[in-house]
Amino acid sequence: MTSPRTLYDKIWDDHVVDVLPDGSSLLYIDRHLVHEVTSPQAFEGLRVAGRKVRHPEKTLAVVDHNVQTSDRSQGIDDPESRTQLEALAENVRDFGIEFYDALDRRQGIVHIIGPEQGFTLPGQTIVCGDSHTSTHGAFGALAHGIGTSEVEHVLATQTLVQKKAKNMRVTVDGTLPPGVSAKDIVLAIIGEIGTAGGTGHVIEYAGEAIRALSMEGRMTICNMSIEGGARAGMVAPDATTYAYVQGRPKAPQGAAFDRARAYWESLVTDAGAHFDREVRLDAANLPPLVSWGTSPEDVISVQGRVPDPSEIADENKRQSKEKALAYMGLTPGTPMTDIRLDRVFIGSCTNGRIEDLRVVAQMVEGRKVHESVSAMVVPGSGLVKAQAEAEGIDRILKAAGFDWREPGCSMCLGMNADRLNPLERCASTSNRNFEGRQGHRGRTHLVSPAMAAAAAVTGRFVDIREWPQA
Ligand SMILES: CC(C)[C@H](C(=O)O)[C@@H](O)C(=O)O
Repeated sequence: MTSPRTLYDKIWDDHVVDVLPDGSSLLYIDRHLVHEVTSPQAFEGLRVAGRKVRHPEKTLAVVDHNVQTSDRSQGIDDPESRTQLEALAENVRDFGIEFYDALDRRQGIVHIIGPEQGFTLPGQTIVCGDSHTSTHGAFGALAHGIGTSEVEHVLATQTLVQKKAKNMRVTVDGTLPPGVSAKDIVLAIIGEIGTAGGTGHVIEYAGEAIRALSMEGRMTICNMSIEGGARAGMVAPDATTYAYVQGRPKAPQGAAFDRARAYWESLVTDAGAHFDREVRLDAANLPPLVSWGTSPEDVISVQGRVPDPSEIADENKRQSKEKALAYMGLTPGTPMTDIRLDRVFIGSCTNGRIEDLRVVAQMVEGRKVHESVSAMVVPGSGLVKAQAEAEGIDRILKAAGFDWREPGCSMCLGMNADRLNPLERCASTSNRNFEGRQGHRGRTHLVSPAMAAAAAVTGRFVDIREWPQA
């Protein structure tokens, strides 16, 4: 009898091509997503070596980090960004890879378009030269970021050398209170385990609160696994997953779907399987969270106060948190609800999906963006944008004074024209609050879409559990 296995063990075992002398394995890769930032040298390497892409049909390319989110019918203004976009266009042409360019309506953030197209499926190994590839684990796939030399390896061979990680399970019991969302769950997890807490592990998210989430919510959680130090995060597929996948352009259809589903249903952790680390959280106790520092672990309840680093015993940690507060321009003891915002950014591979935009529209309908705030909404993909427009979400947001943009990574990171000015303070639905992440000396507070929407209207953080219904 085989010993009980985790979901991660099962997907791993199903993809091992060979075990190498040093104990690492050669894994078969089912899906390879490519964007403009981490692929140019990889394609160049293939050219130099005279190699082809082994499986162009298992590779999908899109531009996202460098695209402008204003009108792009006249091309991209910034010369550096233009060079990156043109390089990818040339590479996909030369190597015969399917590509969504800046004008394609399917274009969007790589981690949003994969699921949307049904390119991302349960049970797969999925890689991309991007740390937030962990997003795709929401489908019960083993998905993680790789470096550019690995991108070249996967392009050339459709395989990747990997060492198996340890198993970690994060169980979120109970029911989320109104106003508290998947983003708060994942911020709470990172706040609890720290940014190194998942190092060397693949996290499986389980429990009633995870099961109750939509695919969008599960993607938000898996997306930020990397911020908790884990390479990958995953949720076992279930009826919610199959309903999302069925009928998508690249998903198996008809009898092939039924056969695939029969296999997917086996992708659950067996009773008694071993986890190297277990963490438990109760969803019912979670408040809306706000980050106060320059690391995603620096989170506190919206009802809390800016923490006082002088209370930290460890000197290195104390100094680093003092530095974070100085960077953020915050004084210990300040109520989080006294913090005033200059900018609001709603979007990114963490929270740029239709469900996120629906929540924002619902919060701000009939209200106005605060006079001291400039707020932008950047749909995660052209299809998210089209769906939002079909539902009238764009009209609600524009009437409230939001800037409604074209899809891309936008102000999640300063790789395009959307940036904070020095010292500007931003409520952001993105995933990283590192120094300079959203622009030189910009100050980022990570929050959920609902919290960002309320901050846009009031100009400060508010406890959305008390938000009056329109
Ligand atoms: C550009 C890319 C290498 C980077 C990553 O891998 O994370 C980016 O997507 C980010 O979010 O910082």
